[in-house]
Amino acid sequence: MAAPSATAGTDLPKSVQEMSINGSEPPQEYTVKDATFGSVESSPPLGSIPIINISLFLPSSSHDAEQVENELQKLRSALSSSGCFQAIGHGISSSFLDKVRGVAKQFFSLPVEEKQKYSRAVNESQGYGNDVIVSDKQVLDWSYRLTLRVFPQDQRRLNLWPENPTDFGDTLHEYATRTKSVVDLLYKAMAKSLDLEEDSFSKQFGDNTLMQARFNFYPPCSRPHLVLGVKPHTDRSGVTVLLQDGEVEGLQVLIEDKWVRVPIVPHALLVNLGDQMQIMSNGIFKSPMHRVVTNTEKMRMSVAMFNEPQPDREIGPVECLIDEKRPRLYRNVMNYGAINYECFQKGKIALETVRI
Ligand SMILES: O=C(O)CCC(=O)C(=O)O
Ligand SMILES: [Fe+2]
Repeated sequence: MAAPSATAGTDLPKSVQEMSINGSEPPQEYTVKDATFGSVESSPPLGSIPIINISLFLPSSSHDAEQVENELQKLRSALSSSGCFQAIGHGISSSFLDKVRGVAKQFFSLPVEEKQKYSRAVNESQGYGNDVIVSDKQVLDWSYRLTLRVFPQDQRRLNLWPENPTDFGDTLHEYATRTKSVVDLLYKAMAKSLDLEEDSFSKQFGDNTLMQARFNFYPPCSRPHLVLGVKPHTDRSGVTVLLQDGEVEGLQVLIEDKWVRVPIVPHALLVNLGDQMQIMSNGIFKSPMHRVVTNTEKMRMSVAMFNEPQPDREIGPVECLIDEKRPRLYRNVMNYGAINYECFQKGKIALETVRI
């Protein structure tokens, strides 16, 4: 019987994990063919990604007003230039962050058959598997991942939540609850940094925001100059909170048209602005293009938490950020997630399609 071919909506016959273990030459579906966003370079310069102490944004009378103002300015400047920053002072202990990394690694080190119990079904976004194939032209990512919706809680697909390790579910629940508080705090601080009412962004998100967790695994690859762990993209979220691998680098961000490496700050959470906050801020804040490179030696992992507005909410640029000098850049949109997915299938950039 002929081997099944790679068609839209299905996985390639061989998993990235198998290919990595066998040291096989990556098939051409995985090799980067054009250099639209620059060639694959594993070691560009280290980026100077700002480090921001977000505990200063918590309501407290003991903060020094000048320090708070400074940190708000740093936030505004980071988000309007690189579009990302390293958050410290988030209140989540290093040991708990290690636990999150730990349960993820334990799950990924289970035998393939065990993990396949949680496989993502065709045309579904949640579950375990290789990169989702949506078009024949797509260059595939050298990764495997587990994607789970955590909030709203009644939308959890618990049959896809690993039972092994046994504390996976509780750990994910707690981590998502903590990161949700972090993003709620950030939406307020972002508004304040632009001299807006503090609920200007959060009220657009609604009370039932989506929180999606994605556990990314990047096994070693024999051709790091040709194959990416994740191709260049911007996140469709409002904000993404990324827990990087504690030891292995790989993430790169495009700043002023140049790729830079994102350093590992083990206790920090990398906050990436997503497309939907770029829309709401009328383009003042930037949703950065980023990618992940592979390496020949070491496995890398990361845990991305994507926070998005309720899909039935219309979002758009905050009125106070529109004036003669800065006319409205984006139309109001609903369910940007669906727009983004459709664009991805057609090879279009979603943000461009909602631009006026
Ligand atoms: O693994 C990383 O560092 C980044 C992953 C990422 O960009 C994503 O999951 O959207
Ligand atoms: Fe991303």
